[in-house]
Amino acid sequence: MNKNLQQLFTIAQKEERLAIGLMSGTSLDGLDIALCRFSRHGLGTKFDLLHFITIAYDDTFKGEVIQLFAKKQVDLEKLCMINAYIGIYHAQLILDALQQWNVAPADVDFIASHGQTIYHAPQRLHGQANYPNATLQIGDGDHIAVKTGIITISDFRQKHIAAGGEGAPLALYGDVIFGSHPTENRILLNIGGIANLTYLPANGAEIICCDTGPGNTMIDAACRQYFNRPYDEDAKIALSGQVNESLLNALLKESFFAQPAPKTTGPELFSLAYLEKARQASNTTDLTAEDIVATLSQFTVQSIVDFINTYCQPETLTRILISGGGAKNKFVVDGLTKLLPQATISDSNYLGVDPDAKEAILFALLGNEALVGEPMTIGGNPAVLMGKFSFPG
Ligand SMILES: Nc1ncnc2c1ncn2[C@@H]1O[C@H](COP(=O)(O)OP(=O)(O)OP(=O)(O)O)[C@@H](O)[C@H]1O
Ligand SMILES: CC(=O)N[C@H]1[C@@H]2OC[C@@H](O2)[C@@H](O)[C@@H]1O[C@H](C)C(=O)O
Repeated sequence: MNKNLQQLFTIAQKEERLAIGLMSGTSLDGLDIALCRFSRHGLGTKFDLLHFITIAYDDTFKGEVIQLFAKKQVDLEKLCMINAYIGIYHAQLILDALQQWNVAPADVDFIASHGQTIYHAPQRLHGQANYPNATLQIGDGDHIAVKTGIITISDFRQKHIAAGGEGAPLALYGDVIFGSHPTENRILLNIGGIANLTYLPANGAEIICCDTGPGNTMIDAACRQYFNRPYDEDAKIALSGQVNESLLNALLKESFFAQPAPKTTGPELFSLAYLEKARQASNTTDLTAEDIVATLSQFTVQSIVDFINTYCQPETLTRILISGGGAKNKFVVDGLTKLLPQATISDSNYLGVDPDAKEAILFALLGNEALVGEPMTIGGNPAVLMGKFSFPG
């Protein structure tokens, strides 16, 4: 028998598995690395987060990826090289983290790697009837496996698409495990580059997992453009500006918001070009940069609230648990609290899940499912195990 398959078989039969989950999100801020211990699977999953670190990307790397990220036309040679490069780079960051934590690579059973989303093209965005939903995550798993010596599971989103989904949000499968409650109607809200949420009703109503629109992506882009800063730290800029209602209304006039859930989107749509179009349409080209950042922050709040009011039986909502970098944006969190007074809003620490680590834990969990799980049927969502296996030798 192929020795790799023998090793997989052994790992799948273990009582406990040590896993590394990796997430590199649309904000391009760095690589999230979570070391977790898992036992069991599905709704019975038990996990402990043993270590977590975000290793910030250096500016040169970020600059290279930004040249390709969410762009319709790119240098194909660069894309080809960066696919391999990210695999090698992520592998090195994993080895550095393991050394820091004093954990031997040989003790880790598997790595579950999201990769770097470079382009997200559901049919609703590309609009070409003869092409399917599509998405591209790069940072090849074979490079990670060979360089670390650890079995690597990667490229989770393709199977979701093959089974009828849009390749996202995959948070659904983790959120049902982390957050379901017998009497509380909950929402697990992740505010990363794009915001997504999972609605977990206690009363047997349909579970919904969906992107709601921009999270931080447009706020970050405006901060880079007008303030030469990567993001609006502690919402200082937004809090010093005024929301412009005309621009806000123009930003909210996008067909994505009226389309039925579940749906996904990305910075391919919610970009500075999108902002520019809305400014032209609303005659707000003379706004101050602070007012623009305030309005974009309110855009994030309003699009999340509109979604909740449409799909999540808002009057019965008990609790909203936020994760992702947007949980640190005071303007956004205060805005949600004001517009959704019926729900208690806090972060995912309430569930024992570090809000910064949640997506990296999710991929570790999806890796655990790929090894020992069974497809989970949740409403009409694809019921499949996801991920491709790469072996060190
Ligand atoms: N102190 C802070 N104040 C305001 N915003 C913050 C703060 N810290 C982080 N953020 C925001 O969080 C972003 C990073 O969030 P996160 O790491 O969740 O994104 P991501 O994982 O790349 O996104 P996605 O979930 O879309 O893939 C930053 O770009 C910034 O906009
Ligand atoms: C294609 C892609 O990378 N989508 C990300 C992005 O970031 C947030 C939102 O858009 C979400 O749909 C998804 O990631 C999370 C981890 C998910 O699939 O649940």
